Amino acid sequence: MTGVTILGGGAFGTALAVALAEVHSRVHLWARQMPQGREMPRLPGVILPQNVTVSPEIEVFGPILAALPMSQLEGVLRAHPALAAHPIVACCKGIRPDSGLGPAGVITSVFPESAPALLTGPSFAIDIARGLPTALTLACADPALGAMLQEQLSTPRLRLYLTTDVAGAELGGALKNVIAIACGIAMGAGFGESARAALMTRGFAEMTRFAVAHGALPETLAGLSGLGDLSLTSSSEKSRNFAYGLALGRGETPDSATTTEGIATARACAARARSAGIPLPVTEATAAVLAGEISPNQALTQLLSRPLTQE
Ligand SMILES: NC(=O)C1=CN([C@@H]2O[C@H](COP(=O)(O)OP(=O)(O)OC[C@H]3O[C@@H](n4cnc5c(N)ncnc54)[C@H](O)[C@@H]3O)[C@@H](O)[C@H]2O)C=CC1
Ligand SMILES: O=C(CO)COP(=O)(O)O
Repeated sequence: MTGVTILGGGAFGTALAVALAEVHSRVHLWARQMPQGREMPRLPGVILPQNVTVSPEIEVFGPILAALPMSQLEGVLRAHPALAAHPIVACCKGIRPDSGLGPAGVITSVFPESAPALLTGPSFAIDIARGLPTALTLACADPALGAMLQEQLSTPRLRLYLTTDVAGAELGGALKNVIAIACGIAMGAGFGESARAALMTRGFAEMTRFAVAHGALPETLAGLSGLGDLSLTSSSEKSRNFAYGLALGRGETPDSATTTEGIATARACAARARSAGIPLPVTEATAAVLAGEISPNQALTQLLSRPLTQE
């Protein structure tokens, strides 16, 4: 009898529960909102298998997957100190504006003795829940724990690649959301697909520059958790970050009720890069548009009027 516990009954927690129910006898989904019938409100149309239990009380079976918004991770861990005794895999993407910490860093800051892991990469919740083939990165600094989690969390259609580069996986997953917002803005403002390709490519250069300056390996950024997720998120309206930018670019009011992790991350990264002297022009322009300081057209002018340089 094997099991996993998932914290967060949103779209991603629900999708992971459905996928992992295929390979575990028991999956416990800790959620604030209960299912209607066997459907969770954030992922309608997806039926929870019978071996998934949903409850507002945390019950621990095997590793814990934290599929919560980045802003909520620290508070939930602090409220449940008993979780410190179990392996915790963060499934969120972002950087905290106050501390600059990513999800694994948040886990370590709350539970200093833990060896946190991170599950990240290109995957829309609905694709995973439908059983479509997906490949993700599992990052853990402890190779033995990482290998165990890789075995426990892989399924026949959810293929996990292992790395010990936690910083690279954290920053790739966080920064791609900012570039996805930038791409959405560009498409919404009518700048065209060539402009989007330029933003993705120069954005990827920024992601790599920032991450390497924070101890990441460039090859991690070129993998699923960086380039892979950037490709998915910057080119699909299924992405909330891309959709948010698209609305902004069109001059519409974006849906602020969605979990759009790139907003806080843009602010956090732009501020940190500025104080560290790391040039991140796309990220800075995106943060300024998100803050309402400049329009998409002003951001474009700002980017195009930078001195000509080497690629
Ligand atoms: N939806 C997707 O396709 C993917 C999402 N992710 C990441 O997963 C994380 C969660 O995103 P989603 O599940 O999509 O968001 P969501 O907006 O669908 O759901 C968030 C869930 O967290 C719950 N929640 C919020 N605060 C809470 C608290 N204090 N205590 C308990 N539960 C709380 C909400 O009730 C909601 O069910 C994000 O960091 C996101 O970037 C990663 C890959 C794919
Ligand atoms: O991270 C995701 C896909 O890998 C989901 O993207 P959004 O959070 O923009 O919807």
